Amino acid sequence: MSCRDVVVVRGGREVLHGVGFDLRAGTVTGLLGPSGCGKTTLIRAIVGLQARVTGDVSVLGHPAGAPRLRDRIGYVTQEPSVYGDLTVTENLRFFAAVLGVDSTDVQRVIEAVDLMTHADARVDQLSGGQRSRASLAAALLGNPELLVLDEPTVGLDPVLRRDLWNLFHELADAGSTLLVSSHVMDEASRCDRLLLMREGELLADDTPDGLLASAGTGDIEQAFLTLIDRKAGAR
Ligand SMILES: Nc1ncnc2c1ncn2[C@@H]1O[C@H](COP(=O)(O)OP(=O)(O)OP(=O)(O)O)[C@@H](O)[C@H]1O
Repeated sequence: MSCRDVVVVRGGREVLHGVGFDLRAGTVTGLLGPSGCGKTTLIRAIVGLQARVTGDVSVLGHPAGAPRLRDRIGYVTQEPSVYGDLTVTENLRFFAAVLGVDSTDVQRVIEAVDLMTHADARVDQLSGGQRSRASLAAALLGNPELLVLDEPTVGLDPVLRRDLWNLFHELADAGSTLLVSSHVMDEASRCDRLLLMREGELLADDTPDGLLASAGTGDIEQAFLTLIDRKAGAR
């Protein structure tokens, strides 16, 4: 998947100013940057939901939003996308039917997100973290080639966060491509590659080690600040 010169206008204001990068198949790429920098907007452009996008967004060989991409992309927003009045299993059976995915896949995705003990619980009786894992399970149905996850680890405890990052890498090892956004810099080291964003621009597109080496520091937060200072100095 690739973006070239992507510009997005929202509410009459340009919020992405010409973003370009490639995602490598079979990797986990972190999209990191402070709140409001444009992560969700970029993600919406990639999954084809964002209006007023110019430039080129190509996903699995098709323009973003092409109908044939629908069952090849899994997208999890920051809002739960499962129905509160259905159980986890009922939700997943429903989404499997909508996607035309075999219902035997439901069990696999419930296990993948570690919700076996809550499979028969109504979603409105789950904790926030459990609910977001139910949404993630829905996105995993049918093994999409590209998984785009907007802040999937918000509000999760450290053990669950670690388990989810392990799951992301298992999925990548099995061939999926993952783009995972976060505003928590300490998640950076868990990614194969990083896209660092600030104020609608891409500051870096590198491996975590490459980024640290080029900024001359051992700390991702410090590397981010160094890049910002360099950019300001170059202006
Ligand atoms: N519906 C909207 N209408 C107009 N402007 C918007 C809308 N949603 C977001 N924006 C603006 O677009 C910019 C980028 O927002 P975006 O939600 O992409 O940031 P983000 O990096 O995902 O933030 P967060 O980490 O807080 O979710 C912000 O300046 C925001 O104010």
